[in-house]
Amino acid sequence: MIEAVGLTKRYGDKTAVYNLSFQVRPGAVTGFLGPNGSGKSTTMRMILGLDNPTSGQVTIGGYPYRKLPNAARQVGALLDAKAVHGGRTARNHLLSLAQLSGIPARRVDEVLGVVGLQDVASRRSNGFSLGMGQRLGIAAALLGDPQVLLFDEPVNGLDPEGILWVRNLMKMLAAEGRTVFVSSHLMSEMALTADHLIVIGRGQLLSDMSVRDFIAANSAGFARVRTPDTEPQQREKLSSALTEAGGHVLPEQDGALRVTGLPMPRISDIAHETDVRLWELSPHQASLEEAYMRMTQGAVDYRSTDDQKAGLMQPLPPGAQPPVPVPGQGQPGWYAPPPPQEGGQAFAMPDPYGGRQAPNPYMAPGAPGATPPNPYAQPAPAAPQPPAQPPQQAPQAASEAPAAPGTPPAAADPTKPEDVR
Ligand SMILES: Nc1ncnc2c1ncn2[C@@H]1O[C@H](COP(=O)(O)OP(=O)(O)OP(=O)(O)O)[C@@H](O)[C@H]1O
Repeated sequence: MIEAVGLTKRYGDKTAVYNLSFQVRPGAVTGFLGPNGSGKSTTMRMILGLDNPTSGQVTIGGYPYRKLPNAARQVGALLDAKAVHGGRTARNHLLSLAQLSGIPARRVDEVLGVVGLQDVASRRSNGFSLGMGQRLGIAAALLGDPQVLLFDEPVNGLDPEGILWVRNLMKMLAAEGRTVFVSSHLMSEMALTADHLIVIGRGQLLSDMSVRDFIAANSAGFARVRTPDTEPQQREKLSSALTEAGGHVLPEQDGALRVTGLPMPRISDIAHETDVRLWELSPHQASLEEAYMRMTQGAVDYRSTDDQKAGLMQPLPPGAQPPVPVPGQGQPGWYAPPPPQEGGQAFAMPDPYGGRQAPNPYMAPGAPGATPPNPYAQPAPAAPQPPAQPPQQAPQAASEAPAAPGTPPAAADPTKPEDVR
């Protein structure tokens, strides 16, 4: 298990990571999400002992990386696939890594086979494509047959077959009980690969929950309602009636209406009462991408001036009032239906909290109701902050401690080196 407690990193005036506390548990793929520059790579570098925290700490199996016995066999990582001596062949690159870590040479050909580079093993890596370089980086991460794996954007540059392969590899590694921590900007891929998500924005924790809970907590269900395209007055009539009945009605780009705040049977009844024919009345649940965009929209540092978020956020119709904004979040002039805990659910959606109020995903790990401290507004304290939000699971340092030499690995795994069994 990886555990960060009050992790903070400053580069001069720049606070890259602030008071981050989380756990990454074995047996699951944990996605690490955040906008560009939010601190994901910095966090991964601190996990791997490549950068020192300004305050706080991060451990793997209870040890800081640099104190981990035989770290190369405990932890494998892909941080920067280009960080390779380009003049070396793929095999020699892996061989040199293996020799440095006391990993048997035969393991090199095993991992070359696992990542599909066996036929180009004798080629110099400076002639590799982006995707081939990614595969070589993944091979290096697997070399020591580690229990803990970190991958920074592993599918970057991979073709669809390669993306599917990485997805299956991550799931397989997690199914073997390993800790798999993977950053990505590809939401559709994360939705298919990850079990759990840790989301950060401007270096601070925004969310730590399962993919399913994340979507449920950050997206409101809505109904798409469509009246006959040939009769625009019907649309206006229905829109007024739904608004009068307490619904939130927004036009979709294709002419349909997006309705929140009213259950589907009520929408149907209102259409019937106002004598409006419907061509469509369908329930919708936001995707992980939409939920993610909602959560991080206030924590994006780099945004195109031309960004309309077409299809994800709807511009406010003239005269319409936006919902009450979450403090510090949201873009003026843009509206997406409020998350369930704020605006109520239009339909019966999965309720991961059993009727209790969902935790506020915008809340930093602080006292209940506390506003996240903003390192951009005020200087952060020099001393590490104790994590005000206790870890959801007790540390498992003992069970996660580095394996004793000779610990037999699971059987029938092509990624296992024979010599370490
Ligand atoms: N060595 C450094 N010196 C100064 N600032 C740095 C350094 N490394 C990172 N930063 C800054 O810290 C912030 C976080 O960067 P980081 O690379 O961790 O973000 P990221 O979430 O990995 O971004 P991306 O998704 O674009 O890869 C950025 O503002 C970055 O400019």
